[in-house]
Amino acid sequence: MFKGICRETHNGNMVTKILKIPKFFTCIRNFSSENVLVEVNNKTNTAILRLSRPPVNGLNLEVLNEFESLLSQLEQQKVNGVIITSNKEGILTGGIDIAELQTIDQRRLKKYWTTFRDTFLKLYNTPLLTVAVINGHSPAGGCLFSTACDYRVMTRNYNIGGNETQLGLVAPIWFMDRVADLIGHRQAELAFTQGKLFSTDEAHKLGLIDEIVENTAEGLSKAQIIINSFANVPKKAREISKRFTRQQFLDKMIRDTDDDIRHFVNHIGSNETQKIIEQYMQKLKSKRF
Ligand SMILES: CC/C=C\CC/C=C/CC(=O)SCCNC(=O)CCNC(=O)[C@H](O)C(C)(C)COP(=O)(O)OP(=O)(O)OC[C@H]1O[C@@H](n2cnc3c(N)ncnc32)[C@H](O)[C@@H]1OP(=O)(O)O
Repeated sequence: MFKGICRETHNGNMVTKILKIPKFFTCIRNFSSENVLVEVNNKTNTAILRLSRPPVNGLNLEVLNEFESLLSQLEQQKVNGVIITSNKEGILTGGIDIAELQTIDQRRLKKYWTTFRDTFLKLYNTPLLTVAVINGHSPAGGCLFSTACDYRVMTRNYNIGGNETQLGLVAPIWFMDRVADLIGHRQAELAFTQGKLFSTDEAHKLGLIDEIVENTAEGLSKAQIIINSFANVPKKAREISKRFTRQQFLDKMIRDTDDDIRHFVNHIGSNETQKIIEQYMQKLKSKRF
């Protein structure tokens, strides 16, 4: 049995009823937050988590907190898999909401970066099966979060990669490590020193993504096929294997926490970087990049 919630008016008062829904009854249960929509298909027990923060799904503090909390809820519900995608075809996410970086308030920067790291770690470390359906551009933070998933499919004609260097910023070392895990050290070195955004085809050739699809619908059904392909794999063994293959990266990232946060606060909070960010925002707004 699943439990569902139903709200209805009774003699003018709003009452909440807990409904028992038989397992064989296929329906969708939603429990979205403000910027992240979640629907769980009761038949497949698979969740689709859609970023939904116009205009570009910028990763501000609220989106990160909501994402982390929803993922925790899905872990508790023991869903069979989570598909991460965008509600807006054309943009998975524009990465970090640059407004979050436009401050020299060290406490604010520290809070943001701690949350950003924690959210990434939550996704990277979750025992759940995760598939990114990259249905649009995915620069910087968008690319990073997709590398945390177990599998990536991407629609044609978009860009993905770490463009930080092009902005005059330096991507975190653990982003570089994660990309190097997927495409090899040499290609990662070239990509990050150039601030390169790859086309879908280039990303596929390098192994930054696993498969190309034509549109979101095909991406979602491909993701479901990937999740189904694990149906006969013993769950505990899969989870431990995932943990073992990721442990080394995880240990390093956690060991370097203080240095990484200190570096971020000093780098972003410097007047020099603030000028660079301000100029980039102006370019972005006037579409001169
Ligand atoms: C130790 C570590 C130290 C440092 C780490 C620093 C790490 C940084 C990681 C990041 O994620 S930095 C962010 C990098 N992201 C980008 O450079 C993306 C920039 N955006 C784009 O390339 C494009 O906007 C797009 C491809 C995502 C979408 O293109 P399009 O559909 O043509 O939309 P617009 O360009 O017109 O954008 C609409 C609207 O949104 C604003 N905007 C876009 N991206 C961001 C963003 N990341 N943050 C805040 N705002 C953004 C853009 O300015 C437009 O605003 P208007 O007011 O002009 O409508």
